[in-house]
Amino acid sequence: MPVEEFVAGWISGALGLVMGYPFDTVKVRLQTQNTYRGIVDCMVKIYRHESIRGFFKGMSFPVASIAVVNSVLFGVYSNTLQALTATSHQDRRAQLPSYTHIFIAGCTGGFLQAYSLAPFDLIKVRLQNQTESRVRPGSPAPLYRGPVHCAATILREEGPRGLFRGSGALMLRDTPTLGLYFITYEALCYQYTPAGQQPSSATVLVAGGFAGIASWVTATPFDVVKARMQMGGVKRRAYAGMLDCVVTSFRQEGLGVFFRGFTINSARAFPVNAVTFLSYEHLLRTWG
Ligand SMILES: C[N+](C)(C)CCCC[C@H](N)C(=O)O
Repeated sequence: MPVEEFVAGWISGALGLVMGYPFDTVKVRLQTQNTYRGIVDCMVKIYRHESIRGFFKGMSFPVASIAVVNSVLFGVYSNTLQALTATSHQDRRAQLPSYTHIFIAGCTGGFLQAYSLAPFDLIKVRLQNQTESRVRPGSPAPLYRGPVHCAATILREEGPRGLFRGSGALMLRDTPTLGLYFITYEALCYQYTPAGQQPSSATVLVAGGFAGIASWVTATPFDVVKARMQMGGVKRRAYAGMLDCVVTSFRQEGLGVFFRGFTINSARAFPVNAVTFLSYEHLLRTWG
């Protein structure tokens, strides 16, 4: 089993993650709190109350953990495709595998990444949602002091299953949309690369960027449900299940609630995934 895909997936995931982190914090806040009027208002308030550090709350932890999850995604995708088509990463450039195979491999990667991501993503969302200012003396102490304290508190107060809150919604968010992610990426690379050659850096950047947008646009409704379920049990009552979350959110806030974070998800997706795919391809080429 080729392991370089896992390593390349990890490094490229870390680079993409840092690139998109400030967007991600704004998104999580907009999806789960009702105090902001929009993207700009949210950014201004974060900056005023929490300084630039507010945008990077809880980042060290995702860099070490969520980046590893990206390695699960890319490693499983590539190895599943290899098992299905008997071609390696390099051969696939000459002969594009069928879209069905790409989709199946992407969904498999997406499904497995969702479960490895669940506890880490939950901790990230909880930390990002702490609005207390660390720079102002005298302001109330946040509920969680950091990732380890957050994990320990959840385990104590909500049990081990608490760490997997929202994981069903996360799985529904990631499985089909990561199939779509790889289809978009491979199809665009294939389209704009002369037969038999490797795609240029510009092609990889653009194809990666659009792959990110395509998958985030389709993932947003489940992303909202997931974030709300993950926050359940903190300050508000926990939802009884995914359906309860969908119905309650819809009744109280209308259909638009499922598209919260849509603009920011799409804006974040381009640079993050352009950088992810470029570094991924580059690393594999250097090693291969
Ligand atoms: C499937 N869904 C769109 C939800 C996630 C796609 C993940 C791709 C990349 N790690 C990123 O953070 O953009």
